[in-house]
Amino acid sequence: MSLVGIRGFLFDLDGTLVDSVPDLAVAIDRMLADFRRAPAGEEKVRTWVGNGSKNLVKRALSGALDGEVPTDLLEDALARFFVHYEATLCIHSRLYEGVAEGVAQLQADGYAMAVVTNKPARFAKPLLEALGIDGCFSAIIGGECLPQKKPHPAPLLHTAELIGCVPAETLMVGDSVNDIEAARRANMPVVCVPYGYNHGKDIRDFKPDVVINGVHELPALVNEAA
Ligand SMILES: O=C(O)COP(=O)(O)O
Ligand SMILES: [Mg+2]
Repeated sequence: MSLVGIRGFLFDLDGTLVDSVPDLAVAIDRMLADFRRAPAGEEKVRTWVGNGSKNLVKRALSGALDGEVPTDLLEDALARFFVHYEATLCIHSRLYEGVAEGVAQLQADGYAMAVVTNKPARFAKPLLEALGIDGCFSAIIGGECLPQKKPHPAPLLHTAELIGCVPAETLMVGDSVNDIEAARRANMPVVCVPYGYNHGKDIRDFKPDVVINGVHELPALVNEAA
């Protein structure tokens, strides 16, 4: 899809703006310890992030990307994960290189910007605040804010409307196949970073419109296209 006429940006959070896995992995391992399970470790957690907290906890308990877990256990474990993640939220988490400059430049250039993440908003907002970039976004929409999560297009369509843009002038910026699928279904162009969390797979294989090295490349990308 075309990058001509872009007026607004929707950013994914985990794996695109913030390397949050080190803190997520500590919280997951503490939750597993509560249930006398062996720790999962950062490497596995990195391949499980992306479809919201409930799926992350389900994957950690089952040890598999598509594993199933009894509902009662899942609900108890999710509650424990939330307690632990609140405590570890921003100890090791960092903005990726180029994010601070990139979003500041886009803001200075007058673009509308919002975050659309599958992470619960109660974690997304304080995390972006702690990392000093929350003020760049006029909305931060979390995984529980709408009945559907990415890869469903609804959160993208809802958020684009919030920032006053129609789909064709809204650019989704993400790191995973969920972001690409959601953008395609919403009729939005999509740009991906290659360094994030895509369940261990190369994002180039999922054919986003463009792959950039970092968020700092976005201002030139859209200004050249305009
Ligand atoms: O919490 C998650 O599942 C990851 O969220 P994301 O949509 O920001 O990658
Ligand atoms: Mg992501």
